[in-house]
Amino acid sequence: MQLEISTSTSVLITLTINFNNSKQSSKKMKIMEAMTGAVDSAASKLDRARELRAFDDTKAGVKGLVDAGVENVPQIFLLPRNNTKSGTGDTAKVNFTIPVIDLQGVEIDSTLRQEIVHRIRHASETWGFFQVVNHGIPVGVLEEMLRGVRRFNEQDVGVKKQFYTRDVSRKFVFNSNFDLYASPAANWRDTFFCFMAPTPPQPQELPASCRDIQIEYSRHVMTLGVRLFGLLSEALGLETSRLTNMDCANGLAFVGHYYPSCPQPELTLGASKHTDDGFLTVVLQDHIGGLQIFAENQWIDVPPVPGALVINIGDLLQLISNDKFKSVEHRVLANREGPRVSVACFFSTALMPSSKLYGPIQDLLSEDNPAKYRETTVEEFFSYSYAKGLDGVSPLLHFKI
Ligand SMILES: O=C(O)CCC(=O)C(=O)O
Ligand SMILES: [Fe+2]
Repeated sequence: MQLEISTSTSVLITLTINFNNSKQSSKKMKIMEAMTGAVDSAASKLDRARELRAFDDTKAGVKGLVDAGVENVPQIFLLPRNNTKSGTGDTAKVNFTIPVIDLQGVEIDSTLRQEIVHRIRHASETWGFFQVVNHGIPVGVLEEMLRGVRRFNEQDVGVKKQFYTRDVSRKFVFNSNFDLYASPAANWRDTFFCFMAPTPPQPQELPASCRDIQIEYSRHVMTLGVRLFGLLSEALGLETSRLTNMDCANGLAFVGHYYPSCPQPELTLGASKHTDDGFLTVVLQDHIGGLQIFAENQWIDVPPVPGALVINIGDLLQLISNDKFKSVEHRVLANREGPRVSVACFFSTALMPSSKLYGPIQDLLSEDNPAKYRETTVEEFFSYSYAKGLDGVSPLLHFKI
């Protein structure tokens, strides 16, 4: 008998199977069914690989799809069925608010500072997230930064394509989904990426559409970072300069996200659930919303607050604080109202080749609180985390004692 298995697309596979007698036929039918399934899945993997390649080759990202008028979210972006946003435990039912902390006067008034340190400690231990206002970065700079990311993404596609690459050794990397070929579902997002410290790129290495504001904004974020690491050190009961002395504020990775409007936002995500792998992240988001954290067994919104910056603890800070501070899972919903724009600045020393070992800070350890992680270099931590992609599994598990 000749069996033709037609897969969901044009791939056609022909198998020849000989049946000897009817007794064996039912057993063989079962084998055939299993083979059909296997062939189907191999063929759909092949299809997916082709679709991913075709999408990547456009170099126009998700925005290119939207500009071309897609009405249905293409297959490669579809969430696995058991992972849709309407699934169990997926919608926020109780109103939790991520703390918004006012930094006004924190360097002047020592009583106020203690109060702020207390709030930062509480937020870092429970939510791993908080927002800050009166953080010292002028609102005009924040607004221009968001406009800069928008200008880059909305410029002539021919100019933008020149920056599209998967070569992460390039100074400025623009692409859609850094883990496009590894993740189970692509995200509805285009992103550019650049290290701004310790060795910033030459201005001419950055796109003209956003270079001035990217340089200015990053300078402000570095200053804010030093202040935040001071407050976080105190929140751990350590001297103010402890975390900066460990080089936590020396490296800055700048990421500009563009989440185009999505025709079927319930079928995909802007960013899959993940934790951030650096020490600390500073996120500037626009007014659209969609950032959520996973806490209390549900997804909780981190609502846009005008003029605020979102601060979250990264994996490396969880590691050196021996789990006192939490690096919490978060994601970004796709949206219909967009485009949504955000900038995430990651404090990490990923670009500074160093044999420096990071493990739980000795002063935080005791007999009752032994080290939970082995020491690692930032390089080892990042290569493990980057290779893994946004698969929803914390890289910290790999370093647990
Ligand atoms: O776009 C956002 O609000 C957050 C992005 C994010 O989580 C990240 O870049 O790690
Ligand atoms: Fe993140």
